[in-house]
Amino acid sequence: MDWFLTSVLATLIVALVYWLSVRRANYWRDRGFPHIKSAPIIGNCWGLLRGKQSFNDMTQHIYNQLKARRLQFGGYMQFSRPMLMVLDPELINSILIKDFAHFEDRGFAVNEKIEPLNANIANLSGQTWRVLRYKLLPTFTTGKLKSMFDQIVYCSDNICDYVNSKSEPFEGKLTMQKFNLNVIGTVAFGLNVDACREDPETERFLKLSIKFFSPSLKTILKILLKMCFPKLADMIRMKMIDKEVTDFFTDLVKDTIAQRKRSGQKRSDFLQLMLDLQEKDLAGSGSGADKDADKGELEPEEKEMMIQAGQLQGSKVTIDTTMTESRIVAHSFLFIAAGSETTSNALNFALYRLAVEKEVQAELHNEIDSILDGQEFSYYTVKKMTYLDQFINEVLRLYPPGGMLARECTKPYKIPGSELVIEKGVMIAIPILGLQNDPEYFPEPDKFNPSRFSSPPPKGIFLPFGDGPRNCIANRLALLEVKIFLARLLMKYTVVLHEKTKMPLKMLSNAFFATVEGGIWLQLQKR
Ligand code: HEM
Repeated sequence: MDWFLTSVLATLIVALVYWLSVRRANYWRDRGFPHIKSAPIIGNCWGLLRGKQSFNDMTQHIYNQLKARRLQFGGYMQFSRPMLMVLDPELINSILIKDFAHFEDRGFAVNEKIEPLNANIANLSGQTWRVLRYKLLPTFTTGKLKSMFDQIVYCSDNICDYVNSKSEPFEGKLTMQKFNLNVIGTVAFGLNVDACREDPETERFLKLSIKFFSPSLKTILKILLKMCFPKLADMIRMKMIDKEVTDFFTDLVKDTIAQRKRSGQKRSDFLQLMLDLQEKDLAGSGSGADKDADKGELEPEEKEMMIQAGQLQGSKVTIDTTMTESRIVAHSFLFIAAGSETTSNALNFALYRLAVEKEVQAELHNEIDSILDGQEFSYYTVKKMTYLDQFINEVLRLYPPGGMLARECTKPYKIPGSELVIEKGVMIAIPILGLQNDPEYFPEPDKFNPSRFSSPPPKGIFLPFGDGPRNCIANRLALLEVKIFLARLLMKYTVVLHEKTKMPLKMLSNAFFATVEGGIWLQLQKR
């Protein structure tokens, strides 16, 4: 083929790709949806690609544009993937809860053959996810949480003593990552971890457990590529998790399983639950949330969990959902990685707010002192600390670890009260950060005011843990962990900000989760 023919062909291919992307960019206009104009190929991701906007900035920017037009929902493009941002709390509720059957998936296709470690509960879809979620719910019943209480207290005291024993200031995020690794390692896997130990093996464990979510534009682009062009990602056999992390966690979990099997030791933790499921699956007897739930009076949150479990039951299972060893490794990795980033982020910002909101800290000291006056520190006394609950909610309102919830439309959905139909495959974006900072729902949103949570907010506007059957499976454990840590800390100490913290706080633009440039530096003072 001569050069002339080659150039004509190349020009035609480029023109065809461009024409297809222009057509794609008009996706929302062609279907009559309100939308934000987007560019061919890159959609509305230009700021993100240039490293000028973080993922949260991008969604906030879209929220502000749609809100200014008083829209209940509006379309935009994440590269060539149509996204529908929903702003109306009632429609949000329908999508997350009432009409969940149309929006079960998170739109993050995983290929178990290419990357087994990524085939975890957060990324799985359809029936595989439903069966698994139902099987794993028993990990978080009240009985299980109570059995974890003393271990979380131990880890909290341990980290406070560690920080106090050093005379230098400490960086909040890393310290809270260490704390979280101790908690999850202990309560979920029965590992004897002490992430504060300064030996190379422990430092490697900590480094690898936080590596997946460490700030990098490369990680964000990989996530977007996987969401927007899943087939291309599979074709190039793109892996989300790097080899060192994969090998480390695979060996760690497999060794722990082998040790348990050798010793015949049974524990009441997440790993044991999965091993029991594996045993039942292999024996062909299955399992379910109802059979394994603790008996006795259910707490309100637990009741909701069981209702959700009911929603997950039903259809005949036609696929292989056996709890294989490789799946146990995948779910274990997720618990360590996802739990670490989210909880440590929440705690880091909680410490920061304690340090800058002196009156709030004093009120918390008072509440904790008066409840514990002559009383034992227990699951029940912690439950009575209602101002502490409000404080945590206010932290999660301003700094939700995830700024947006994602759902994929799995069955066409006619939007109630309109003629518009959301097509299968469209991604739904629920803007947690936008809603939680909206003055219509939270007057003076920049003001730190825990009392605004003295009564529960209406549904659909406060969503730090998501909502509905696909919400954060560990939300009760996470809240318990955060609450115990803060209560144990405040019983003995006052938190103060160190001058090393660069004020005003500036967020990194290349991080998936809100990450402060230079970190938050703090000190503890004995009360
Ligand atoms: C303050 C701490 C935490 C926050 C704010 C948080 C937040 C979230 C959010 C927003 C989601 C998505 C929910 C949705 O799409 O509706 C999620 C899902 C999830 N979280 Fe958390 N999380 C926290 C701690 C944890 C911990 C400690 C673990 C594990 C030990 C965990 C495990 C998971 C899992 C497995 C999912 C996926 C559930 C599914 O798809 O069925 N999270 N979390």
